[in-house]
Amino acid sequence: MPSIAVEQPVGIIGAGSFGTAIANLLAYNVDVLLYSRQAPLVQQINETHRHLDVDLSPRVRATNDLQELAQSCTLLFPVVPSNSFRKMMHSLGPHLRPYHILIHGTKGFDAPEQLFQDTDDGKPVSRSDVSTMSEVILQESVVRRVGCLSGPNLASEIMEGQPTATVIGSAYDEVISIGKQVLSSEHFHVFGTYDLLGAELAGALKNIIAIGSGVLKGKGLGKNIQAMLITRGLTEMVYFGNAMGSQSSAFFGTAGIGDLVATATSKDSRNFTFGYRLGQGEAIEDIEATMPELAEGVRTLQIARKLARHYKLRVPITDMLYKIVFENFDIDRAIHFLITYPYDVDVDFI
Ligand SMILES: NC(=O)C1=CN([C@@H]2O[C@H](COP(=O)(O)OP(=O)(O)OC[C@H]3O[C@@H](n4cnc5c(N)ncnc54)[C@H](OP(=O)(O)O)[C@@H]3O)[C@@H](O)[C@H]2O)C=CC1
Ligand SMILES: O=C(CO)COP(=O)(O)O
Repeated sequence: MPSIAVEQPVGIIGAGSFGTAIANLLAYNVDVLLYSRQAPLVQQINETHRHLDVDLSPRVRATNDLQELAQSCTLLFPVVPSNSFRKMMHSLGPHLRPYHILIHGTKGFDAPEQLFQDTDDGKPVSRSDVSTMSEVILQESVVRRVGCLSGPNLASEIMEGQPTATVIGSAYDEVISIGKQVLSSEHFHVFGTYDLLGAELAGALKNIIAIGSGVLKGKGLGKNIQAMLITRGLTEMVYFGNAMGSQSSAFFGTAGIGDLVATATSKDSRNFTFGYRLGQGEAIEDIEATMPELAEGVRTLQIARKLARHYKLRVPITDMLYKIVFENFDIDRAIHFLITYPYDVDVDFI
């Protein structure tokens, strides 16, 4: 067992929906230090022990001081959106030492801003342009013991105290065991896997398919076609994973099919909701302007589309969703394209 004293608090960076849900889960076992960059929010949390309409455990204390966080905690859970992750690591990195352990909960990729401005025909992207969050941690700090948290973990359900499970991906036994030690409870089962990359890819890529599933629901379509989208979407996730170096098995576990089912069928998912509103005919600008929280899958879709070109992958669902979201492609034409797509092998991977 690694040497983390249970009397030491565990840190969380990002007091958003998921960071707050994780804070209450951790508080079953340990004291928690929750970092927010907003000083008034820190004060409010410490005074009221309420945030996002949820009662926080008395074991959760908030701080606005990254140095205090890094000095007080060996184990840290960064839970900020992927578009802020590298910036957050720039601020946190100088405070970190090799003894720190970071397990992130972010489901997305990091890529240079230029990639998001380029048109689809712009500069091609290669794997070295795209980083997972654990790769960002390794690039931006001296920390080596990294991991990720991935699974069907809709924050709203966790905050209601509903049970679920997650998987910690890491190359290090001690990261998996310490993560289990602090997170496991009668509400939360924690699996472990050495396939960190697979768990990260599954967590990010399922958001694309959740958008697609929402589109179908928004169009008023039923379970048959939703099931087929999830099935073929999972196949595309495996193609991406295999091309990028993870095993197929990652996509059939908690981080893969587990999270895919939750996110692609729940109105509590922001990605599903984004797709649902598209399917209902709303313009993307209107959806983005009125959705306070980010749908990670929109950004992941841009990156995945370029990676698919790089790896020459056959991923028609990803292609069609890209065209719907970024090129105003007609949804009915996209569905027709996919149903008549000339490829009939059911399962072509192992
Ligand atoms: N919500 C969910 O159900 C789940 C979410 N996730 C993943 O967790 C990640 C975060 O999602 P979620 O919590 O829902 O998002 P939210 O939008 O609810 O919250 C994001 C939080 O990150 C903070 N933040 C942003 N940039 C920085 C920074 N540079 N330094 C410190 N804090 C920062 C924001 O702070 P500020 O308020 O100051 O902007 C905000 O509190 C996403 O990748 C998501 O996919 C994973 C599983 C479940
Ligand atoms: O990843 C999630 C649940 O596991 C959360 O999904 P959304 O970001 O779509 O809300």
